[in-house]
Amino acid sequence: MTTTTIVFDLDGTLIDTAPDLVESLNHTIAARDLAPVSYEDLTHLVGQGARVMIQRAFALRGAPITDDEIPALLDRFIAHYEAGMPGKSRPYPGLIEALERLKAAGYILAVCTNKMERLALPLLERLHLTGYFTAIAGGDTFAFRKPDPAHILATAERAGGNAGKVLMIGDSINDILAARNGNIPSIAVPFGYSDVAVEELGASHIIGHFDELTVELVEHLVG
Ligand SMILES: O=C(O)COP(=O)(O)O
Ligand SMILES: [Mg+2]
Repeated sequence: MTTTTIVFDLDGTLIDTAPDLVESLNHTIAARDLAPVSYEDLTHLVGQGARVMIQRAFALRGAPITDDEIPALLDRFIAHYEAGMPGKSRPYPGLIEALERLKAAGYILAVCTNKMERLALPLLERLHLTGYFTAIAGGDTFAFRKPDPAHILATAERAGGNAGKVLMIGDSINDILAARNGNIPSIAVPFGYSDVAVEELGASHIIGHFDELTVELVEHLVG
């Protein structure tokens, strides 16, 4: 029997990173005297990596920004975010127990995030999560990223898994749309940073807590 690969999104799914993202983003846009954004705003800004998050924050404030101004702001964000890591970011309740349970059951575990690889890797490392995952792919690891299903499938392949037996778990439209576009079963979590109600994402299943992520559920969804 082929081993199932369970692919997790990072921000808002594995780890509650919002407080640090908001802080580093506000540090970044303060360089241009933009008013700070709130946690509520973040759900509309996050999802496509730091570069897009900065661009969206400028758009939110109605402030113009040209492409050649972005690298310096991105560097400012990265430096601040990296220096503070892991900051206030913590795994969601029940995550470690769920990862232990799924690993013990023999599943391959992987991370597919639109966060830059150079930020995703040390964050997982500093929270002692790296060892659970056979592959960790960022938004800049391949030439494509979520909602392109190729991002999920290439991550599963890199983990040694079979593209035909994958389960995606995420918090936002990028994750669930990527799964749907690739005919991949998915689980949505409501505790992350979706700008629409989690019921509207069209996931195969919704869990409210990682305690619900059981071997039985995985088998039921992937078969
Ligand atoms: O950092 C982002 O913009 C998105 O990250 P995620 O794909 O792990 O949710
Ligand atoms: Mg997410």
